[in-house]
Amino acid sequence: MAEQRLKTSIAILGSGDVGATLAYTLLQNPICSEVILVDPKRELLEAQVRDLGDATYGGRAATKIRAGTHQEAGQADIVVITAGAKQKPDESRLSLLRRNLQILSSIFTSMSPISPHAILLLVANPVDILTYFARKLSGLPESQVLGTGTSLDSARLRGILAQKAQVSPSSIDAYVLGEHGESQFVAWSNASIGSTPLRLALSQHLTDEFKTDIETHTRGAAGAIIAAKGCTAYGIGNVAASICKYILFDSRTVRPLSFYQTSLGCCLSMPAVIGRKGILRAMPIQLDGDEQKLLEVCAEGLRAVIEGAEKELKADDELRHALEKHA
Ligand SMILES: NC(=O)C1=CN([C@@H]2O[C@H](COP(=O)(O)OP(=O)(O)OC[C@H]3O[C@@H](n4cnc5c(N)ncnc54)[C@H](O)[C@@H]3O)[C@@H](O)[C@H]2O)C=CC1
Ligand SMILES: CC(=O)C(=O)O
Repeated sequence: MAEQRLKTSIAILGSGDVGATLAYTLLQNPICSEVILVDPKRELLEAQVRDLGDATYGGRAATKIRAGTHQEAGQADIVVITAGAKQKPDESRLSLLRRNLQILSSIFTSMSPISPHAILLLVANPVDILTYFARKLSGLPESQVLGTGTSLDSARLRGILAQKAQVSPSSIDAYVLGEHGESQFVAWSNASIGSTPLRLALSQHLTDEFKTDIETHTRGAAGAIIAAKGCTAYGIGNVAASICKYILFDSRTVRPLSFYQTSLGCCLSMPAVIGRKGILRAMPIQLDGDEQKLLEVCAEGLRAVIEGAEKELKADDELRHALEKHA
């Protein structure tokens, strides 16, 4: 493991709120030898690297931080893409698509040729749609391209349920699945505390009203934080750093992550086993009838967005060529 740490690098594209917070989290909990930050805003990038560097002089300094180019990022073990516009208060994640797809395409052009071993972790929104297009733009095997998806929503869900049940969040096994966005849903039928099904562990609470309240809270959590402070960063920084650790340590942890669902024709979050080669396999989950319908509605919505984007892309020569390169 020590050998592995000496040789590993994580590139973070975008040194804004999310990229810098992820970098800080990786410096505080070292899992790789080097973090490379990349951003076309040179002044911001250099300031972030200096500021983050100041956090490494306390003695541990197991991970170094430096500014880098897109070309260098393309050779890293993990490439985390936080580059892109963020939502304004009351804006949906999907409204970012056009701008962030352009940025995504330019990133792959600048990184080319990307290492065939790189694992791509998409964070920028709308994360499920960008994960779908990153598969096409990168030319990497499907298993090596994943998005943080509903990992953050699931962490938020665990937090609320833990408070209700008065147990540690780590004892809660409950997933938000589907889109990291409006059509997400909670897989209540599979939720448990320890090995006790949630319907037994929280028997007095688990009414339809209680579930709806929690779903509304989970779905709206980002909007409320963005309205007050302009971004969300700590939660996603922690989630993305954990995913990087599962990859580099080949930990084979099960998490809800966004990856290509062959039967649904889009990327969305379902439970997956994650390790050194990315998504090692999907972990089957038995949804109840209502949840299955919600999954299908969610996939239908995402497919419609993809189809709309693909039509627009046909009118955009640069993007069309980028996508056709690996078709
Ligand atoms: N998936 C999730 O759960 C979450 C996703 N996000 C998303 O992450 C993205 C970033 O959010 P923030 O960091 O708050 O935004 P930000 O605006 O603070 O930072 C974005 C950075 O990307 C940079 N950038 C633009 N083009 C680039 C390129 N070609 N290469 C490298 N960097 C480039 C910009 O210069 C900027 O510094 C947004 O799309 C936001 O919606 C944010 C929180 C949670
Ligand atoms: C911004 C965002 O996607 C989130 O915090 O969930």
